[in-house]
Amino acid sequence: MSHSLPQTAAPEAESVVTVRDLVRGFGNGNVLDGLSLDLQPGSFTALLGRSGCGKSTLLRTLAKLDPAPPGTVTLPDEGAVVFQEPRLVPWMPVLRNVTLGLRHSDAEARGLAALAEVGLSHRSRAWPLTLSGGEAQRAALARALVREPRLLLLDEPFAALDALTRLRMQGLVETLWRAHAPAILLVTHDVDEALLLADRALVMADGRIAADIPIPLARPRRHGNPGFIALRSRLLSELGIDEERLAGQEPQRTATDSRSAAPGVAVGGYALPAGAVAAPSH
Ligand SMILES: Nc1ncnc2c1ncn2[C@@H]1O[C@H](COP(=O)(O)OP(=O)(O)OP(=O)(O)O)[C@@H](O)[C@H]1O
Repeated sequence: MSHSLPQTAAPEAESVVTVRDLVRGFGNGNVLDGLSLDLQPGSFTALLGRSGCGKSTLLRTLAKLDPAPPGTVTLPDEGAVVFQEPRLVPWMPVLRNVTLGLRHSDAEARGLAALAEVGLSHRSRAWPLTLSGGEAQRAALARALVREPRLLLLDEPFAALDALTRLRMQGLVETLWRAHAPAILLVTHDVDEALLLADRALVMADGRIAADIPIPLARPRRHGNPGFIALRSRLLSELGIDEERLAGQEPQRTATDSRSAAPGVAVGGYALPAGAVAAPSH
């Protein structure tokens, strides 16, 4: 590839995840094309990029749901994933869903503790289909947490939630991250979500990490903070979004579907209006 943007470089010995020159394709060109990446223990990283650029493909590989060529990916044994939809087993009560596959003798106590952490103790015996969207995602988070993962992969976990629930869930994930310090990789279409939560933003393009942007903002973070605004401009520009055309336009969609109005990028839970996104240059 002619693209020679900096691939993330960090000392391998300290990394919880190491990816080197990963190539993945589906018969019609490569989706991942020599992608390299390091994630440090306890780090919080957001992964952004246009729709179809390969974010979920990368995540599935890191979740060991898709195979990787030998020697390209090093992962911890203890990993967990939360997807956009909660993927709970409908015929098992919530607690059973959370402890499913746990081999600890005190699995039930661990499951109850995880449910307490996500504020769902009172629903431990409920059937998944009786949960609200936010409750179901909290159960999915508890199921991930109970495994005490060193790596937590979040694939747009808030995308299907309403705006208020999304805000609460963002706060909950930040709290859980502080308490347990897993390395988190959060796939998101939402630039503001990345800036509110992560300490580093990776932008994918051409099958690689095209930009690696530190987010050194103090917490709790605020949208109006000058540092936030500057980083937002930088991220939008890396994503090929025309901020001036964006300014002053009304949001097109609610947070329940931030993907429909634009090719895969949103701000503050809203998809971008048509015309705000430059034509792809690659
Ligand atoms: N199992 C598969 N078989 C064939 N093509 C696939 C498969 N999985 C992914 N792709 C293709 O690979 C490309 C990248 O898909 P992927 O889901 O990783 O993108 P994404 O960046 O996560 O997209 P989005 O932001 O819309 O979720 C797409 O063109 C998709 O159609």
